[in-house]
Amino acid sequence: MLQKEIQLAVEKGEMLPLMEEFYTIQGEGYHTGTAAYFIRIGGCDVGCHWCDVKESWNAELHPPTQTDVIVEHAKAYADTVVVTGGEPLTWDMSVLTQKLKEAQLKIHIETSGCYDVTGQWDWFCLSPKKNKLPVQSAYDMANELKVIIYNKHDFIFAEEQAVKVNANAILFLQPEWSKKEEMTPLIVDYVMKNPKWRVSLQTHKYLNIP
Ligand SMILES: C[S@@+](CC[C@H](N)C(=O)[O-])C[C@H]1O[C@@H](n2cnc3c(N)ncnc32)[C@H](O)[C@@H]1O
Ligand SMILES: Nc1nc2[nH]cc(C(=O)O)c2c(=O)[nH]1
Ligand code: SF4
Ligand SMILES: [Mg+2]
Repeated sequence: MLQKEIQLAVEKGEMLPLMEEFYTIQGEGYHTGTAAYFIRIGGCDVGCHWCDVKESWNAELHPPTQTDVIVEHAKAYADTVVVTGGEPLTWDMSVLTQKLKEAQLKIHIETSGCYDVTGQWDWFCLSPKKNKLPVQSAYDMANELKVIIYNKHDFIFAEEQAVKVNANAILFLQPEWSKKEEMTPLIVDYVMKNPKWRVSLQTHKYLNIP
């Protein structure tokens, strides 16, 4: 394809900059412990200083890939797909999720929610970031709210976000990985005092799996 055609296909969401895809166990949040095929889409300009996939940020490093190809791979593995990134909502997710749906896959997303929501989602995990807050539709749609705790102020941020999210969203506090020794005990204490919250750990990192 010509460069211009590729650019157009990416704009329409027919192609997406694919960083990696892997079959693993969902490590975080509500679906922890369940098998899923992860699709990691490149491109993110949110800039979290503790982000654990900074290699994803520059979309130009990740080859534009036909959504048909992504779906073919996914359906060979699991009945659930997790679309993550990077920030997947940088791109139009309509075509990808339509095709995943036609393949009868359950479709989950991991997102900061800072851009308009495109696509159809069976499970919407919203992980809001201070430097680029979610759009209203992301708060309305969230099935789970997963706030990363890097320091004590993040508990205040978590409560501010819990007020904005819809009433059915399940609330999680997850320690930032490099601060986990310090923050996990504070989270445990906080959840016992404020039981509307649950603990989420990055269990895949303890298990040494992707
Ligand atoms: C890498 S992000 C990609 C999806 C999307 N950009 C987002 O932030 O939700 C996937 C998940 O990992 C979390 N995360 C990223 N870096 C982390 C870290 N160092 N410690 C704990 N969680 C982290 C994010 O908050 C998000 O819930
Ligand atoms: N096993 C595993 N579970 C995850 N849950 C969310 C992840 C992500 O990076 O979005 C992730 C990941 O990278 N690996
Ligand atoms: S929004 Fe997600 S991918 Fe982007 S920098 Fe933050 S944690 Fe990383
Ligand atoms: Mg991860």
